[in-house]
Amino acid sequence: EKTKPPPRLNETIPFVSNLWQFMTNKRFFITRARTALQESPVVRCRLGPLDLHLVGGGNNASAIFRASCHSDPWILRIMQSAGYMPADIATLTKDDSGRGTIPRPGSTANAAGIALDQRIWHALHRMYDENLVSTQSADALANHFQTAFHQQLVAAPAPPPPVGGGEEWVDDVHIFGTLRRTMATAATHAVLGSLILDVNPGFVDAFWEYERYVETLEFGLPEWLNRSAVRARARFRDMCRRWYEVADRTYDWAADDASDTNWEPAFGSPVSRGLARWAKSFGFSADTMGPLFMLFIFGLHANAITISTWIVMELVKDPDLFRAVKDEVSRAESNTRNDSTARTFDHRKLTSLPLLQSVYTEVMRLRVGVLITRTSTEPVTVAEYTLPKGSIFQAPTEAGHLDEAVWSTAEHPASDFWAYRQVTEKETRDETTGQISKELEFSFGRRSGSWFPFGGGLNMCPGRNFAKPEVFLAVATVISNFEIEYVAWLKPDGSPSKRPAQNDANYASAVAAVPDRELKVRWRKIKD
Ligand code: HEM
Repeated sequence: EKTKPPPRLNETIPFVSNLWQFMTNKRFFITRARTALQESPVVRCRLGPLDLHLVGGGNNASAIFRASCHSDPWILRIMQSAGYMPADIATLTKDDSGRGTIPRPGSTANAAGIALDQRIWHALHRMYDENLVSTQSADALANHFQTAFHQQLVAAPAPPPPVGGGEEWVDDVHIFGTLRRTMATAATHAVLGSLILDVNPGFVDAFWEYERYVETLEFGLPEWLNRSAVRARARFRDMCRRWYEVADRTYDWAADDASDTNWEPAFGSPVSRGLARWAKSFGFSADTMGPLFMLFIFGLHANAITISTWIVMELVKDPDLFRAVKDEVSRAESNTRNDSTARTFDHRKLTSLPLLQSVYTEVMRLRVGVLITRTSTEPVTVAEYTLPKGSIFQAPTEAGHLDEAVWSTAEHPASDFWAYRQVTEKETRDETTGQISKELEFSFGRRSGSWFPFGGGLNMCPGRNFAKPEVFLAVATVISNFEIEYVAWLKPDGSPSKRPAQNDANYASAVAAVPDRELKVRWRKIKD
């Protein structure tokens, strides 16, 4: 039995400097935390008024993914700062029974025997499981996304070629900008329907305006310090609210059937109707619907599009890798082409390709940086420390994702992008011909516990099963429908940069780091 408390992250000015550093330079703070976590599996740290326990990767992080640790108090804070009405926050706060099927021991629901469908967190969790996590729903969303993305990116007419210029080449393609516009439009269409885009001209631009401020807004800086952030959020939230009101009036709720899996224009997919139904059934006010959908749309777009961009950037940087992945994805082309020139994919085959999976794992490992935060409702043992009920834990994904002991190979330290890190070469012998062929095989091996870009446990990202095919489809569509030539890396002011993109330290991103350089290419559609 250990009674000694975990060591503390030292502070130059006690009680103040860690918070200050966290707010002004989150990456640097996390690097310090990660270094301290190499020495001890748990490190105490005071962040302003909060007493936190930082937790390292591997088995230590999985200790906080158990059902007795949850992030609902943190999610409530985000909901509140996004603008949920106080009465609806109170409804959520009142239910202390958690997301699991079995109410938390000692909770009110447990004592009073409250029915499952009246437990608001559990109802949300089950709604996500049915309409977003399930294979059937992730499949439907992926298929719809592919069609819509194709229309945005490939079927859309190219600008007319310059007079006498190289026909069909589009010369000024900005990869990040293009994916932000086309993927956000397509994923919005697939998940939330077409009405939201129709009633809100400039919806996608307004989203990205808001997105860059989400992290700062969460700190609740005084509004006068943060005026443009508050304005950007209000503008996007109003768009969500305006759409919701029209959708709610248009959609035939009376004919609505909870098992309905079809897409329709007003709400789009079942998860979007499910969210609305969940909120209505707990009596949420109309004013909460704007912030509710605003946060959901943030979860939908903020990371998947950035991750897809990083993958395309890695491929363009390395022509051999580009060719290898392009070859590989051709094995996942679907038989039916939706027009004579278009390449479309079977997303299940696509997401099981070894090399592309390895690239995806690697990009997520290096580009996702999030502090997975949990509060314990029971005493929790992490490594040799047993910490009391009510402890706050933060596991920085970096502590797992950049652990040299787990990830490095003789030639490729954990800090490097190495496309082939997660594949092994397997020899197979053809029974009849006796010929030996080599094939790549994807495997996490013992590394899986140190990779948690989606978090874990009951609070794990409910979008994970759609995010993966979405990213793979976006990358495959880009690299197989266009012939792409590298032109330049661009600084934010549009001038050329001598180096490729790195994580943007000035962009307060909640999960996936944002590239600080744009990639400019020229491309033309491949016809055959
Ligand atoms: C590469 C893409 C993505 C990454 C890296 C990512 C990552 C995360 C992480 C780390 C969390 C917190 C998990 C925890 O605390 O354990 C989260 C929560 C969430 N994500 Fe994702 N996500 C991605 C894509 C998506 C997509 C496509 C959707 C929607 C379809 C989505 C919807 C959500 C929602 C709604 C939550 C909050 C759930 C709650 O109520 O607790 N995410 N995501």
